[in-house]
Amino acid sequence: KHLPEYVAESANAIDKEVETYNFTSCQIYCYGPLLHTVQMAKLFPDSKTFVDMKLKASPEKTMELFEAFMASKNNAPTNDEIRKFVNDNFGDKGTELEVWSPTDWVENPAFLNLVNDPDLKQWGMDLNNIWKELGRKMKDDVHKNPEYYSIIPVPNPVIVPGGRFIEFYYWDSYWIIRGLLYCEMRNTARGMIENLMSIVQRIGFIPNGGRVYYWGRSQPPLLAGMVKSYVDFTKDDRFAINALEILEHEFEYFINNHSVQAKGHDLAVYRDSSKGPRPESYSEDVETAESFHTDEAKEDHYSELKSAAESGMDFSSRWYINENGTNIGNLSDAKTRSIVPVDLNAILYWNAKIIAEFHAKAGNVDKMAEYETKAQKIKEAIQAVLWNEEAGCWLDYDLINEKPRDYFVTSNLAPLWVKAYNISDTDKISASVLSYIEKNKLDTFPGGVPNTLYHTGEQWDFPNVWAPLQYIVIEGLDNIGTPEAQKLSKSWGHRWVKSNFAAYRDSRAMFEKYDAEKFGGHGGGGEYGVQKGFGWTNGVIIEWLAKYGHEISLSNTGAAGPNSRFVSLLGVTAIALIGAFAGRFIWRTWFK
Ligand SMILES: OC[C@H]1O[C@H](O[C@H]2O[C@H](CO)[C@@H](O)[C@H](O)[C@H]2O)[C@H](O)[C@@H](O)[C@@H]1O
Repeated sequence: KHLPEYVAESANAIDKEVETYNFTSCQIYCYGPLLHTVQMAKLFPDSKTFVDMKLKASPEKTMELFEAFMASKNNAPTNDEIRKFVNDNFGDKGTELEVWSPTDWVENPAFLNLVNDPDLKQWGMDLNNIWKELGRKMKDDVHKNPEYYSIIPVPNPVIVPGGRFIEFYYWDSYWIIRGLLYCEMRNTARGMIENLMSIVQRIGFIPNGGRVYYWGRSQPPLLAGMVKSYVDFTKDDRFAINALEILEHEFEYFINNHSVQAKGHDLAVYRDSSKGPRPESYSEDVETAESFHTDEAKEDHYSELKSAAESGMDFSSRWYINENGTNIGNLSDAKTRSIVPVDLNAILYWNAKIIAEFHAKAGNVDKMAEYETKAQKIKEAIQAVLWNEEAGCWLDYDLINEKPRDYFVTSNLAPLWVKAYNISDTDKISASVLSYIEKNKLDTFPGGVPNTLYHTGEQWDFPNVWAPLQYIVIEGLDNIGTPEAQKLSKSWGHRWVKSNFAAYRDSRAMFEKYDAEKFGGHGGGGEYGVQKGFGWTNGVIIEWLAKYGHEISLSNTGAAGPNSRFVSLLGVTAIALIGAFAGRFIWRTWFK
């Protein structure tokens, strides 16, 4: 059976690098003929299932068995034969993990005292309970025999997003950790941060998620933000100082591996460094690559898709550049590596600022100045290339057509969140951004600010709304500090809490994404069904219950308790009955 060139090629090219990371199991889970054969047989409804299964023998032995199996089937096994091979050689997915109840969990964290409405308070308690369902610990065997698994061993237990996501995810962890801190689970939060730091020490950067098959891509670099959150909560400056070496390393990794030149400035793009289709969505990627006719073009397409996954926004029209230079299109128009993203550069600016702040804590003035200078350079580049005077907002920049991309995406507002602008321009920026929001009618959606305004069916497009970006936008408007921006921020914050509550009240679930068009509606689209759990959603709500809980009341909002609709129905029926009786009485008394 003909295997595409990239299967063999990627195995050779990547092996050397992976060896240094000691991900021996990559030959099974990241690339190569076994992965190709099994994933193209589409044995499971969700392609991620296979790459999360445990090996029964070592990777080398499994490859030997696979080669013998293929030879015995003339390199053309049927799907049933492939299924049997998988059953014989792999164990169930997820068996490497145990559900773990966090040891620092407390029943009534103090943030609950800040919540007035009894239904919201109960919800806060429910969310605090959900941490126990999302806790996972690796079994000892993972540490003893890591090559039998796709999971990346880490020393401490983690809180996972939930649903199909049973391992840590890099940027999700930022909002999870903040939620844990509000729930007073400092040890769990610190353990998760230390896991990520240990990964930087071992492999140089933090992959997209805790599996070897994510090894060629990262996610928005929020480790420094996590350490800062921990230190702001605990005042543990020593932790900040000890983290410095790793934070600098991660920052330099991002800059060195993602940099581009735009209008004479150094900026960063999302850019994956592996080969082949995404292992966890292998056949899906092979199928979208069918419209490309050479191995090279297919390989480029895979890179664009994995780079989009690195952005965390997989997938979205945000990454499309069609031949006319617009965002109209589909996945085959993904050109992620040619789009300078506002959020990534704002986050890198924030990284440099945090590192400078921690050096100041350590009393290291030279290093502080060095990182302040790096931050200022990124800020200048953001101002020169990404700020758009006409639009009144920051816009992603298209390197192919050398022009700004004037499409709304929530991440356009990311600089507000991390203050990546000249503070002396605050009033002007606030006014511009507010009119940008009005022009794009962003205040008209009952279920939150949609990620984009273009409906493509991809999960990071209209009408989906995601907690992390809702957080970035709403906290950004609060951070800029003008009364008008703060007013809008508060109204959107309240709306998000009430809308998430309505969804929870109706389904008893917290969702990965929501629906901008429906108050209380969950999101959909993309390549897998909407997931429940859900780490970052819960983290954002817990933080906002602490922030707004004293002033939100559910009465008269449509988000009141489970019986609100029933109560209103009862009310209408009662008024109708009273009206009917009164009518009859008047009729009898006056007209008969
Ligand atoms: O399997 C498909 C994709 O799934 C992940 O992406 C989505 O879930 C992540 C966990 O919540 C989240 O971090 C990401 O923003 C979501 O789009 C995974 O991260 C992708 O790499 C993967 O291809």
